[in-house]
Amino acid sequence: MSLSTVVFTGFAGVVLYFVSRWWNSRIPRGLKRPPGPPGHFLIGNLLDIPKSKEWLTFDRWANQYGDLFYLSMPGASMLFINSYELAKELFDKRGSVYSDRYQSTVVNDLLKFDWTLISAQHGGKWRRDRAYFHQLFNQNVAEKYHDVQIKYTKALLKRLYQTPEDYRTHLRYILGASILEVTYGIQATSEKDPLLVLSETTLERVIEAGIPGTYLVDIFPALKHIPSWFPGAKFKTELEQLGKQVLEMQDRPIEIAKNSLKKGDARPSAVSALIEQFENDSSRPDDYEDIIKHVTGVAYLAGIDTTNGLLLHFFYTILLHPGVQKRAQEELDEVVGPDALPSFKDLGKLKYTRAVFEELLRWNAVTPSGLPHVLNVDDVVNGYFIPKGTIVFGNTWTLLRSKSVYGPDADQFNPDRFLDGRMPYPDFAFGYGRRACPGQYFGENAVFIAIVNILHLFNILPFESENGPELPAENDFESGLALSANAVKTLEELEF
Ligand code: HEM
Repeated sequence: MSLSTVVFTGFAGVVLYFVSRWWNSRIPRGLKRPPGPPGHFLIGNLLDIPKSKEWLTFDRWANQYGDLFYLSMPGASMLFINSYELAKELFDKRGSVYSDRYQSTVVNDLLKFDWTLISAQHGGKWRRDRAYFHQLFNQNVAEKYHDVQIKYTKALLKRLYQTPEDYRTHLRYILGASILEVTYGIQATSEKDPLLVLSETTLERVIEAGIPGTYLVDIFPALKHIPSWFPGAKFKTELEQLGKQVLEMQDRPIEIAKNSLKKGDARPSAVSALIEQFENDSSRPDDYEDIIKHVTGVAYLAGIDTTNGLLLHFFYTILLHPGVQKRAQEELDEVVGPDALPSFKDLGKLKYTRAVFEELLRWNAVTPSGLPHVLNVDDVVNGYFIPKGTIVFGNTWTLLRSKSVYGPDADQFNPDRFLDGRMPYPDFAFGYGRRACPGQYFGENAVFIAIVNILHLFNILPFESENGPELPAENDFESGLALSANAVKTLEELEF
């Protein structure tokens, strides 16, 4: 770190000290701050959050502090909600004030990620983009995408059969390719497709850059004014380059889709549907081209890693529960029979396999700490003062393992709990209140149809080393697994 950065950081620390004293003095009389782990001088809880598996630490704090706990650090204060009822109360009933997003200096400002529905503040642009997004991906239109989802599920089965050891590559390819096709009408023919590579490499870096603490400028926003040539300001060049990649993610697929439309060889897609709708609408908004770009761009951005993550969790979970795998396969044999592949029309009859899917969402949520919301007014919760600007987390891991809701064995993976239809659907896996995932139905269909087909065709087994079967460590997606094609229905016998 250069001398100027050290001086600046020291100065910012003193400012923050006085800001935090001011903040504490503004807690109204009779109210208090929510409980939470004691912080350190100046930096608060900044160093208390582990860099990996942080949700396990959040779960421990939830057990220690109860329905709410609070963390503070320079530039941010965070509230975690650990009670099912309170999460419904705050995110649903008080949704008008609990639905903003944190405006990170790195992600929103320097990387120019502010165009996305995910990072937009609760308000005009967000509301409008979300309405268009909903029009494209709501529950009733999700059926429109069944053919594409079946096509890529079959591609997945073929690839798993040929090279099961590459299952991670295959999953990402088919989920990415199906999003590209329904969104832009683009057909990605291999996992090396430049648009798939672009999304994978860009998102990975954006997520890393967005973790508080990766870049000092997130904690001390004034650092963004340092010019790139200034000693110690290498972060500016790094972020500028990444920002270009983010823009490319927004622009490149839509250009390809528009060119195809011009040439007349475009496949039906979200882009073509929106273009047609706006062209026939004389009162269309002036910035309709931006709406098309942003609404479709966010599907490309938010739809791949989430569905991919859930399928990876499926492999890991089912590997640890061979009895569940066997029971689901028996149901599939009975409902679908040995000579066919499961289709969307079978899904309603697969009661046990559906329960496996719901239990998977609950037990191993893809975003165990959710995606934080921001409170946009001062509020009082259970007698505690929560200031405007607090970053609010639904503590998803803890909430979905709540014993008072899901029973005393909530820590266990047990699909039976969903069989009689009385347990609440684990919808917190898709987020909270007004910001809850608008791609849920598309995502559920993509993952569930893949799961039932994989279970019907393959046995998922632990990797065999010379020491015998090796089970992976928790959510360790790097370790191997083996897939053996189910003897009765080999892929060659099935029509593709
Ligand atoms: C199984 C797969 C998926 C899971 C588990 C999932 C989960 C989530 C979660 C936890 C959030 C944050 C909600 C909140 O802030 O409270 C979210 C937001 C979002 N998801 Fe998904 N998602 C999935 C699939 C998809 C797909 C396939 C798409 C697009 C086609 C999508 C589009 C979005 C968008 C646009 C948002 C931002 C909503 C907003 O901020 O208003 N998701 N998702």
